[in-house]
Amino acid sequence: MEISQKEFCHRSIVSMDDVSFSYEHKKVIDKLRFDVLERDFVGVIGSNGAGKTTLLKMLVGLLKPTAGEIRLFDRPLSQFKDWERIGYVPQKNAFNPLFPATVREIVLSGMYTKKRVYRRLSKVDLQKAEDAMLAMRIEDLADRRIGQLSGGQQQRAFLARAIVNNPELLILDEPTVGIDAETQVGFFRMIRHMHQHHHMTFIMVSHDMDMMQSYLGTEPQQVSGGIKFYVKHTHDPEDCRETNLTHSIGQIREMIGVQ
Ligand SMILES: Nc1ncnc2c1ncn2[C@@H]1O[C@H](COP(=O)(O)OP(=O)(O)OP(=O)(O)O)[C@@H](O)[C@H]1O
Repeated sequence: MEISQKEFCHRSIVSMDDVSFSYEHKKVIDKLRFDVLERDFVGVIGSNGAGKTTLLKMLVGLLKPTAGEIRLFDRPLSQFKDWERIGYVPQKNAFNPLFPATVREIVLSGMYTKKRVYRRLSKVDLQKAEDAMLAMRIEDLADRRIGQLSGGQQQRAFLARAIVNNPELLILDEPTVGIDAETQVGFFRMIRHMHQHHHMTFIMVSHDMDMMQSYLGTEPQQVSGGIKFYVKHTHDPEDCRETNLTHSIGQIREMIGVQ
């Protein structure tokens, strides 16, 4: 059967079927049904403690649902092995300034998945890390220790790490916390560009209602417990074209705008 351009653009990236989660006896997520399709930008909004981080942790396999099923790229999560297809930036936590890794090492560590942990890094891998740092405008910080950087610079390093494999799905947990307003604007411009021109699907938790609603609209597609899902699709057939991260690094750099 011929797959139409439209269907190709709407492949299932994440599906949650009656997913529940409890910490001991405290139920945090209750029978959540939600699907993320290719090229969706899903904004996840909710009050403190609503379960947003818990949800993202389930999606990347750090927590196991108490009930229900999660599928990633149409495979049950328990059988899913292609973790390089997913980039994840967890919620920012205070970095120990003595942590010895450099920015380049942090970015390169994104190359290691369970599958490839013993593989030597190739020249191509090293170049990908340089490209990701260029895209985030942190190439000048490559040899600096991560613990010595500002919060915003650290976030960019972790974002570079998340995109180093040119993932199809980027999962971001409050990526702009601790970043100044001007850098935030550049950051949102950049992820919008990645959504529209780099064939990426996004799931992003944020408390920044203004930014989320300006891109995703004011009406949530779904409300589940204390969590609201705002979704923007890019449906134009031309958006289905494969692009790669490196081809327009200049554009991404312009998008960020500020250093
Ligand atoms: N490891 C844990 N053990 C027990 N309870 C937890 C644990 N982690 C989170 N919780 C509780 O689960 C609920 C959901 O937490 P979660 O971090 O998912 O919320 P959130 O929506 O991401 O909140 P925030 O906006 O503050 O980041 C909260 O009530 C929290 O206290």
